[in-house]
Amino acid sequence: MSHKSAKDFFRPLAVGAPLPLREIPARPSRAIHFFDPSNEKMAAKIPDMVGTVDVLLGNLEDAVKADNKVAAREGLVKIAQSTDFGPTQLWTRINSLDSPWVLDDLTTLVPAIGEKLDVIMVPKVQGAEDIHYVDRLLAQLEAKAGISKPILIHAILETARGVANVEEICGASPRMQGLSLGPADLAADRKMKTTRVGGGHPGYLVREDAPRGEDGLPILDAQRAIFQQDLWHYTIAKMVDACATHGIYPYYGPFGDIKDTVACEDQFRNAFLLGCVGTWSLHPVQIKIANRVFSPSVEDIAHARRVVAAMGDGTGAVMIDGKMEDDASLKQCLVLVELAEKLAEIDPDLKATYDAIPTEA
Ligand SMILES: CC(=O)SCCNC(=O)CCNC(=O)[C@H](O)C(C)(C)COP(=O)(O)OP(=O)(O)OC[C@H]1O[C@@H](n2cnc3c(N)ncnc32)[C@H](O)[C@@H]1OP(=O)(O)O
Ligand SMILES: O=CC(=O)O
Ligand SMILES: [Mg+2]
Repeated sequence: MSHKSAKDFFRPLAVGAPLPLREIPARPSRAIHFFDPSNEKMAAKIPDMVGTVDVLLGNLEDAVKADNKVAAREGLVKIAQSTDFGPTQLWTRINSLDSPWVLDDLTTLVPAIGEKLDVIMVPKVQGAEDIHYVDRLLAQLEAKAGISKPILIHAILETARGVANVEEICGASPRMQGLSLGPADLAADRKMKTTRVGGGHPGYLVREDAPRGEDGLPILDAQRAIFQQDLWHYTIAKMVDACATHGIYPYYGPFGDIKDTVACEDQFRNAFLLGCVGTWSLHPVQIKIANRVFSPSVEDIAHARRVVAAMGDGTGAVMIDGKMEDDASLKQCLVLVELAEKLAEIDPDLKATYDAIPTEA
């Protein structure tokens, strides 16, 4: 595979296109809330959701009926033009690169609302070649429309080949903002034997050892604990490593069992603990869950601040509550403290909560 030379990596791909960013801004994006701009009832709610969610995403791809693709695109243009998004980011998910709609998606959206669009989510990305295609086209469209800042690209990891190529996808362009797991399409592409949109599966489990009878054989009808396993652990961990390596951001994706808010919270928390910065929200009920889960807890911030205070210049080792803390645990604490500070800048309730944490000796 040929790579661009280092000196060319940050050059615009079209004369007149904005300079690529050298660092991807760490803007809070705990929930990327999906809406169908062709659904009038849903679309009408969007202006009032500004400020309640970190990212609003006008979805043009799966979950939008084929007959509504043009209406969704036009609906998104209308909403974007007539709404002041304030602190909330505006993203879109375009149709897949092999679809009959994607070219019109890009050539319509960039001139019409390119100044307002922060990130374009590209589905079913297979390899660096898909990112290169969108990268060049965006540069041409930005140059033609006189857009002042580069629109970033977010890829969905939802094909087996995409997972195999995750490193090259992350490093394909300075526009790469992050990756989301797409468990539904990925399951289909891998021929996993599931029928769900994200989450676990009761059949994917580990069972406690059987007690043995006097004859030494397992007692098969004995009660045994079972532990459901996480179908997505491998892919999320691989995605997190690839994103961290390339200085971009990993996200969980959709959780389709909307009514099971408890399991949704578990799935989101697993992703948060593994390193993801956010997740998708498909229904308003999931925004609160995501905002809660992807914000460090009061207990973690209280502990992290104690470690930071106790560690002085950041070297050496100290004992806190019977546990050894050193440079490495300090770095973990700083991840949480810095995230809390970033979130507090845009979330006054959270700021008040963190400010109220007492300083312990
Ligand atoms: C595998 C993937 O690609 S996942 C990504 C693609 N999928 C999506 O984007 C799905 C987006 N979400 C949805 O389409 C819907 O939320 C559904 C179909 C899951 C459920 O919709 P409903 O059955 O209408 O949900 P429900 O009745 O609970 O809705 C309650 C209210 O919230 C509104 N609402 C539902 N979802 C959303 C949303 N995503 N954004 C804004 N408002 C919404 C409804 O319009 C409804 O409004 P009303 O009270 O004025 O009637
Ligand atoms: O697009 C998301 C998925 O899970 O598929
Ligand atoms: Mg998908």
